[in-house]
Amino acid sequence: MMKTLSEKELIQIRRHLHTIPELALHEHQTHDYLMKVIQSFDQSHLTIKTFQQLPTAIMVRVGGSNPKRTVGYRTDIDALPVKEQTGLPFSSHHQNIMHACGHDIHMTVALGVLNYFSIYQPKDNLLFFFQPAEESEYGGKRAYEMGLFHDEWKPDEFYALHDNPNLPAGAIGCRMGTLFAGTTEVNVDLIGKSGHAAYPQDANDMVVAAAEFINQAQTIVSRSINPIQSGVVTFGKMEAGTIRNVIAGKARIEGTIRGLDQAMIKRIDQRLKDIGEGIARSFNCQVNVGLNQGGYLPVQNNPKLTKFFIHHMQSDPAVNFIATKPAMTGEDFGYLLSKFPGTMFWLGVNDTSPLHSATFNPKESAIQKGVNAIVGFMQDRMDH
Ligand SMILES: CC(=O)N[C@@H](CCC[C@H](N)C(=O)O)C(=O)O
Repeated sequence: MMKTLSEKELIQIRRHLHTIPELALHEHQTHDYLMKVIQSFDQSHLTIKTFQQLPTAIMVRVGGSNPKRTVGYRTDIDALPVKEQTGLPFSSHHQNIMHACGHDIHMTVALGVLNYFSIYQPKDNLLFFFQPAEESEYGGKRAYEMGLFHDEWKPDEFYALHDNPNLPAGAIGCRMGTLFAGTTEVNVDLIGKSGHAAYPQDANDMVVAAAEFINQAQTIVSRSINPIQSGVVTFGKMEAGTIRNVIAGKARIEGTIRGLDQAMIKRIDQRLKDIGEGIARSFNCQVNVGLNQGGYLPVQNNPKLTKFFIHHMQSDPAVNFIATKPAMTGEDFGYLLSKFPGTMFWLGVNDTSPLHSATFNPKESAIQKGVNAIVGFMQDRMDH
């Protein structure tokens, strides 16, 4: 019988994945490395599937010994356009791309769980989904709409984790109900007229119009939503102009809005459209407000399965379970949970740098603890 991957081997895998981060839908090197690792496992009960229409995705089915159901487990595999500044010896080899959201940890934990069940055959069938494009391009929704989950490739229930630097390494966090917000990606294009910096009367300056749009959008959360509820409006990217002495005739702002339910998201979406119309009128320019929710629905945990999950984690003496509050992070697992019942949860990785930062450096001791907690949960689930 093969031996399960040791903690040291898991850490080596994570470090290699950390060196090869790739952006949404371009995770080719990651895909090839994952395939290599998965193919090194005992294949007796495994079936591996790849997809022409979503080429970086991988699904692995573990055939159960006496299956009553198919238990799904998803990991995301993409990274972010962030220039790493951790100074780690295994820093990103890809310029300006980094696993700044910990998907390298997510993938390693999934591999650890898959590796365990490749050796110790589960009772139920298991379905592991290595999903491209979580940070953008909504890979979960794409996979669903492409019909990837069908027949024996359809999970009866679905689980996934996200790492959390604010929780102790290896702790499991979860809650009943909404875990994460829904999000809408916002792209605002402002089109005016460029001209000489010295003759503003002959131009229509989109830097000023964009600044006004951003300022007005900041009043949405403070003035347009119930203070008891929560909403976020963040613009993370802005582009305008070419040189200091040419008035910019175009500007583009990219951002994200978040709310814990769909009504809040719709409300903020509508206010952004209204503000865009107002800016267009007052600056006599064109303002196109593009809003795309993609698959980033609020992450709603299934009541029955989440109750079981939390009860299990609380009862396992090896698990440090922490009840958490809803978070404004988004996740396209929200879309998959709108199609299949399941639970999303946090894995603590204890870091002072937040998610999406260039210095994010999750504690690797979380990996083995995460694997153990999930294996324990799945075994318990398969006994019920
Ligand atoms: C866990 C996490 O950080 N997820 C991302 C998801 C991005 C959603 C979408 N692309 C958007 O920008 O709205 C997050 O930023 O929360």
